[in-house]
Amino acid sequence: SVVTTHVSNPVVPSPLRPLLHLQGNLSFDDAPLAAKDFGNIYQLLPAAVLYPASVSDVVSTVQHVFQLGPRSKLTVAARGHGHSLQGQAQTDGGIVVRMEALGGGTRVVHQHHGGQPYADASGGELWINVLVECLKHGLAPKSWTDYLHLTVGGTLSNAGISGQAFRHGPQISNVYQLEIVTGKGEVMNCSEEENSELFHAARGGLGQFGIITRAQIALEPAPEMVRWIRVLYSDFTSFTEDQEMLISAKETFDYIEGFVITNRTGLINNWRSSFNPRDPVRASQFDSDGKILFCLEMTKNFNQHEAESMDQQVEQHLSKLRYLPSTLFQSEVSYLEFLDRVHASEVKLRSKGLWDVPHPWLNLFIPRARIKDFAREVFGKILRDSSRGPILLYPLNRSKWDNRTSAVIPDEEIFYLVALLSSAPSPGSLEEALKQNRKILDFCNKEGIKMKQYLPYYTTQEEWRGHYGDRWEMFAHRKGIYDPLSILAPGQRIFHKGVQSSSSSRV
Ligand SMILES: Cc1cc2nc3c(=O)[nH]c(=O)nc-3n(C[C@H](O)[C@H](O)[C@H](O)COP(=O)(O)OP(=O)(O)OC[C@H]3O[C@@H](n4cnc5c(N)ncnc54)[C@H](O)[C@@H]3O)c2cc1C
Ligand SMILES: Cc1ccn(-c2ncnc3[nH]cnc23)c1
Repeated sequence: SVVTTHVSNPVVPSPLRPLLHLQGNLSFDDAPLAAKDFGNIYQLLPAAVLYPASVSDVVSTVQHVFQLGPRSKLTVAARGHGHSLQGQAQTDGGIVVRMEALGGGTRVVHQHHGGQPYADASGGELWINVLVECLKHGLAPKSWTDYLHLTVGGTLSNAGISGQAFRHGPQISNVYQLEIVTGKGEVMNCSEEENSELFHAARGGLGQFGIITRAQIALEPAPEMVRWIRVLYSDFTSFTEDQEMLISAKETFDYIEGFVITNRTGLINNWRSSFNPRDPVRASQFDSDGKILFCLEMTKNFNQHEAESMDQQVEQHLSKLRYLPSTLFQSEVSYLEFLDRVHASEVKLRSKGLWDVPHPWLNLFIPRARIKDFAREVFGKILRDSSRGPILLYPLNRSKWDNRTSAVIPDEEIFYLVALLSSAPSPGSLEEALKQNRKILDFCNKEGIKMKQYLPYYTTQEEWRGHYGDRWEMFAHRKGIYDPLSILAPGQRIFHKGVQSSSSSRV
């Protein structure tokens, strides 16, 4: 539930006075709560926090700011679950809209016009709640993120990727329709067929074109169980070639991800603790001669009555892989338990006071042709022996992405997500991690590795133009149509008032 505190100080900035009469609450005391995010690096204090009771509250707020005109300094930041890393859901002196207060929940609809089922969910709904509601109907979304305590609007504003994306594409490739409040305060339904320009702009649009208030999410039959498999490699080429074979095969696993283990301390303990004691197969002690290790993680979905055929398929798929023989680890869990797996890590880390710490994350899309050069330098040198947190490394199929959306990916048929999910709990560790991130980015630029940042963080418009490349004109043109005063999502710092911009009249 969202607890709001009423205005303790009767002095309300005059431009905000008209917003005191909305159905929902406009809080001034809660501003510090909205000046935080998962990154714990930036704290931008808003003037107020809106807990919208309805879409019309969101409309009234944006319309009001839009009508104040270009000389107003007010901006509006939609906040999902606030799990951005560098203040992307924050606003300095503006209004934060707490989308989780919107309500409206999730409703499963069994007959989309194509005969497919979908979930009609609030933009402020957490994916875990979408999943729980859909499972009641034996259904589930097709494409996920590794962690489900994120909102529908937040992940659709980025892309939403995990180990299912090789087959289904990112979450933004698995929505039929969006309801959006644009930067002019208009409510628009958009899809492939209706207001399609906004539909494409908003997906992966970093919140620049409108506030997603509802989404229709494609569903598929949900499996009861998952066979959860992990194997280790000491050879990077075998690791990546096997991953690429698996994401290209007709018959393959249902989830494919990879991890890099740069620091083997405690590996066996962590390794064993991540799988329950019922495992039929346990990795014996193995000697990886101190090399960096690579973990391939796969799953096979199945229903109880399919256990035998699933087992044969898994055996068949595994027989093609060149992992270290003694490192095969398997377990069986419910679909819900698998999908909510990172929440288990969250509970452990919270118990140790290691969750609410700075997170200097760096997420990169690396073209397949350069992944070896990248790995040699980054894992062999820059990050050697460091243990900052999970490092994901897995391939994606460009063909599953829709180039009409605002999402930015490398121009290569197969590209890798490399996610450095660092925590910096101790003083000095944040600076060290940021320095390493800088070194990695400088290495890519110096070596001409045409990487793209995922969950991008830039602070100048020149860098943003570089990020969008030849798609910048389209991006800026769309901004001019749907948010001409650059009111929305200032925390992304693309058209932020502090940045000179040729496309927005606010600066
Ligand atoms: C522990 C953890 C694990 C993660 N794992 C993955 C993963 O596996 N795959 C992946 O793809 N990402 C992952 N992420 C990144 C995550 O997708 C982004 O940080 C996402 O933005 C977080 O969602 P949120 O609801 O917290 O959004 P917020 O951080 O609140 O907002 C993100 C951006 O979207 C805007 N926004 C928020 N809601 C709306 C809306 N309704 N309409 C329009 N704009 C909106 C905000 O203004 C902001 O610019 C992970 C993050 C964390 C912290
Ligand atoms: C902060 C944190 C703790 C665990 N994680 C993760 N672990 C594994 N896969 C992930 N994917 C995204 N976050 C992940 C992230």
